[in-house]
Amino acid sequence: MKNSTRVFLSEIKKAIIRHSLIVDGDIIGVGISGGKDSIALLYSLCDIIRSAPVRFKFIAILIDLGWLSDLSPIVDFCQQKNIQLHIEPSDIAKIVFEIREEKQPCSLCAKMRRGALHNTAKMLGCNKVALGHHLDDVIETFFLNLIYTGQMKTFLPAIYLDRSDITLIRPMIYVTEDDVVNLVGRENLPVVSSNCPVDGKTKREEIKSTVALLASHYPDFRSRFLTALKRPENPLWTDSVNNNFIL
Ligand SMILES: Nc1ncnc2c1ncn2[C@@H]1O[C@H](COP(=O)(O)OP(=O)(O)OP(=O)(O)O)[C@@H](O)[C@H]1O
Repeated sequence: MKNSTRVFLSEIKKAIIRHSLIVDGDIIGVGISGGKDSIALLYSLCDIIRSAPVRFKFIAILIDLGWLSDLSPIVDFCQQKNIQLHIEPSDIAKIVFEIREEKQPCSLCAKMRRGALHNTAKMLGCNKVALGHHLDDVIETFFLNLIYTGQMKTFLPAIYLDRSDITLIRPMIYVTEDDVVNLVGRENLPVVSSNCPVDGKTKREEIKSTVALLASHYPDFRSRFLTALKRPENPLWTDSVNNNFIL
C-alpha cells in the first residue's frame, strides 16, 4: 500500500477513535451514491475492519434515484472486495422532477433520499449509517448555514436520530476533498457518473468556490478550520456522540 493511502486511512481511524464512531457490535450501512466520496469511505472501511480492535460489520447501501448511468463498476468492486451490497430501487427522481416539478429540487430529493437510506438501513438490521462527508463538506455546510440561515452550525461527526433510531457517522471529516480525489485516482476506485439535471448548479457549488478562494489566499485555511472545530471549548463538535451540544 502506498504511503499516502496509509496517511489517508490513519486520518479516518483518528476520527473514528476520537469521536467513538464505531463500537463493538455495530452494524453499519454505508451510504453509497456512486460518487467519489462514498466509494472512498467504503474502501477505507474495508481496510480498517481488518485490524480494528472492535468487531463490527458493514453493508453498502445504494438508493437508486434513477439517474446513475451504469451501476456495474460498483457491483464489481463490492464483489471483488467481498462486500455485501444492497441496491434499493426508488422513484425519487421521478417524483421530484416529473410529478412535483420542484423549482428547488435538491432539498426534497435529499430529504427523500435520507429517509430511504435510513429505512433501508433499519430494514437490513443496521444501527448506524456512515456517510461520505469530508472536511470540505463540513466547512461548506458551516458557511451555507451562516450565510443563508444565520446559524453557526455544521455536520456533527456522529448524531443519533431519535425518529429513525439510527446513528449517523461521518468517518471522513478529517480528510479534504483533494485527499479523496487523490485516493480515488491512486487506488483506481470506481465512480459512476450521474445524470442529475442540477449537478454543479447548486448553492453548495457556489460556496465551494468561495472556500477554494479563501484556501488559495490562506493555504492553512482548512486545517485551521478543523483545529478550531476540535478545540475542547468549541461547542460545535465537542462530545457530539452524546449529543451534549445540540446544534
Ligand atoms: N443514492 C444514495 N444512496 C445511498 N447513500 C447516498 C446516496 N446519495 C448520497 N448518499 C450518502 O450521503 C452522502 C452525502 O451525499 P451527497 O449527495 O452530499 O454526496 P457527495 O458529498 O457528493 O458524496 P459522493 O461523492 O459519495 O456522491 C454520500 O457521501 C453518501 O454516503
